[in-house]
Amino acid sequence: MTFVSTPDFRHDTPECLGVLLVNLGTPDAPTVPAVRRYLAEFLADPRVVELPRALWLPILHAVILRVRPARSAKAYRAVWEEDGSPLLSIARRQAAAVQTRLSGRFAGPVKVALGMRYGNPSIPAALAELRQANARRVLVFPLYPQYSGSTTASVFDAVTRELQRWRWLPELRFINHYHDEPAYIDAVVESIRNHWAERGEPERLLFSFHGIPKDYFDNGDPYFCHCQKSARLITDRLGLPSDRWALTFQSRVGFKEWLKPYTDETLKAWGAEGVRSVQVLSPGFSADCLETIEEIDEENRGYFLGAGGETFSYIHCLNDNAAHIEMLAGLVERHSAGWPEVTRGAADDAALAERHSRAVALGAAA
Ligand SMILES: C=CC1=C(C)c2cc3[nH]c(cc4nc(cc5[nH]c(cc1n2)c(C)c5CCC(=O)O)C(CCC(=O)O)=C4C)c(C)c3C=C
Ligand SMILES: [Fe+2]
Ligand SMILES: [Fe+2]
Repeated sequence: MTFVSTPDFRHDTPECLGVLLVNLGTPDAPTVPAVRRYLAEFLADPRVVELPRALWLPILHAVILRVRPARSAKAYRAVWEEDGSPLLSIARRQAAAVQTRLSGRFAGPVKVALGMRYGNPSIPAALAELRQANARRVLVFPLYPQYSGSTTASVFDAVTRELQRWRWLPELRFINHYHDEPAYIDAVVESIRNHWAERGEPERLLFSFHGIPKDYFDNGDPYFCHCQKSARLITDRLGLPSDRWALTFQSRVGFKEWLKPYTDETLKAWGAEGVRSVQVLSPGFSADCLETIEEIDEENRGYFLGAGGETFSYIHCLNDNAAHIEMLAGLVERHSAGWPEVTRGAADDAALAERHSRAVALGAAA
């Protein structure tokens, strides 16, 4: 085993706070080979598909990766933009905005890096960027408001797997979830109110979260409960009675039972029942992506209107809107509180300056 060498401690370079923002990831291109590469990495993750490897990997390679990439690539082509996959371009804008927002809020320098759990930029590449910046303290921030083993825990696996190769580890903290964070609830409420100011209130508001297999929930994954709590806090703030909103789960894959009720079935039933107007939001995604732009705003819009509904609108994810960025920056600040040389304050600043001048003097004497 050779360990990744870490730069020597540079006493004249301040230690930096590293912030690693992580989202799911997306293919490098909307082509069948690129989508196959991405799905091969994604669907081989034991956190995502909890089947015995000896059973699942042959099925994945012999069946799924021969069939699904063509279908998924077609969907990706429908959402692809000039600067690539929406998930990645939004994540890059979020990372740049959080970096700007954080500058000057800490005693020392801060470096924000973006890593994708699957595909590029990879988590090892993002950690290498933080290492180059002399980040001796790293806050890992998965951009999933609701915790799930299949997403949040998988980020932890990838980060710690990479760090197993490092000689000199940084100090590490990990944000677990923010589904009930007041600033997150406020940001979503504000985005709904802004949408209502333009389009008016719908007859029904639908919260559509990405699903997970039901047995993950039966075995203790808190995701279902986190989704319910986020939606309850948001609708309480809106003062929306329970007959005007619902929570459903989308994006199921395979033949297992997933969390219910399903988004597609609910929208078809509402259309058929005579519900005329619906607005849908997906506050479990921090950025718009294939699952919102194509699956909600295209496919599910079609189900509702096809079943008899009259108006459908989709309320965008928080993306890089100002309230979202401020919320993310605020969470970084809170979760790095108490870290020596990181938290801002006159006493910290003075202590830091003193430590640096002593370190430089010691270096010069040696
Ligand atoms: C097969 C199991 C899957 C589980 C479990 C799962 C959980 C899960 N996923 C997200 C967020 C996203 N998923 C996205 C795409 C996507 N998800 C799966 C499968 C599972 N997800 C697949 C196969 C795909 C790829 C697209 C397809 O082939 O249909 C995305 C979008 C990525 C993009 O490029 O835009 C996101 C985001 C969450 C939050 C979650 C559990 C809570
Ligand atoms: Fe997914
Ligand atoms: Fe989907």
